[in-house]
Amino acid sequence: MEFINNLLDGDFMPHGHCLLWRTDLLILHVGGDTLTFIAYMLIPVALVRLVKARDDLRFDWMFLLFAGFIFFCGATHILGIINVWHGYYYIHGIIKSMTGIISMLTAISLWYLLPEAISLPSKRIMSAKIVELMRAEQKLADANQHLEAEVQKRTAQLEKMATTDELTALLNRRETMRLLELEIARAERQGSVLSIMMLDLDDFKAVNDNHGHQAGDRALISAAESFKQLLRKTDFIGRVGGEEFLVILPDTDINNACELAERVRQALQQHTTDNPSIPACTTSIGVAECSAGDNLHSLIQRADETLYRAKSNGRNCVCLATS
Ligand SMILES: Nc1nc2c(ncn2[C@@H]2O[C@H](COP(=O)(O)OP(=O)(O)OP(=O)(O)O)[C@@H](O)[C@H]2O)c(=O)[nH]1
Repeated sequence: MEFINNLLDGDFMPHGHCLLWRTDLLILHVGGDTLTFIAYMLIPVALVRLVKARDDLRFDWMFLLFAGFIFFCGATHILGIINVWHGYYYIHGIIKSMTGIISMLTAISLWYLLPEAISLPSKRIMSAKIVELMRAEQKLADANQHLEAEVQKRTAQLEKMATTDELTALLNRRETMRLLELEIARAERQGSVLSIMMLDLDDFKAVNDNHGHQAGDRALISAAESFKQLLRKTDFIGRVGGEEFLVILPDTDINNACELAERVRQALQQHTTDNPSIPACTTSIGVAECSAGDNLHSLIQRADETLYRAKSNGRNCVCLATS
């Protein structure tokens, strides 16, 4: 109780009482303290706002401690003004003591944090790191782009490999059959004509036996080129067996297909005669036209049977399938 009475007793001789005798001194002291007080109250508010706004701030507790320290400093200044007229020395003393404690805490904490704060990277180092990171990022993006282009190239290569015959670069068997199935469906849907030619090189075993397997390969490549030259862009040709080829002729009836087959047969014979580096080769051809109700299997079978007939007729000739 006595402590409370002492606390609220403002009747001590005010320490700045003498200032009341000199207005200029009073203005200087009270004015200076007032400005300091206002500034000391605004600084903690700014610091608290900063800590609240930036959750990534390092040592945020230090900012708050500093805000408390400034606040108490401000409080001692306002008591300094009051005590010019009154003498609240107990309150002033308590506030000064608290300011002292929080000042010591702040000073100790500051020294404690100093090595860590000094070791924080400077703005210059951070800028250099950012530039380094951006370069690394750019390199990564370039590498990624290169990789994507490589993957696309490889995918295209694989797609080609999956559909192409390695030796002759014609369509392979699977792709040829897939396309034939599509063309049969298209012809049926559109009511258009479609013919196929089944070609088989004659006595090819003898070609290999007499000239060697590599010469046989050259003959196959050369035959493929010779066939291709006579076809339209809309026709398809694939190697469907060792020395067997299938030509798909959309929008072509059996008579036109037969004429073409005859030209193909003669062209191959001529081609191998004109090129002594290639073993002489002839081909037998079976031609069949797709009719209503045909499917891949039935059409191929008819062309195969016709080819067999051409072989039986002495080879190097064209036979037409009867539907
Ligand atoms: N060089 C080479 N020969 C192949 C290839 N594929 C198949 N052959 C050969 O082609 C020959 C086919 O022989 P056969 O099936 O007896 O037919 P053929 O000798 O042509 O007789 P016919 O078809 O009755 O006229 C075999 O000797 C196979 O080794 C190839 O990719 N390269």
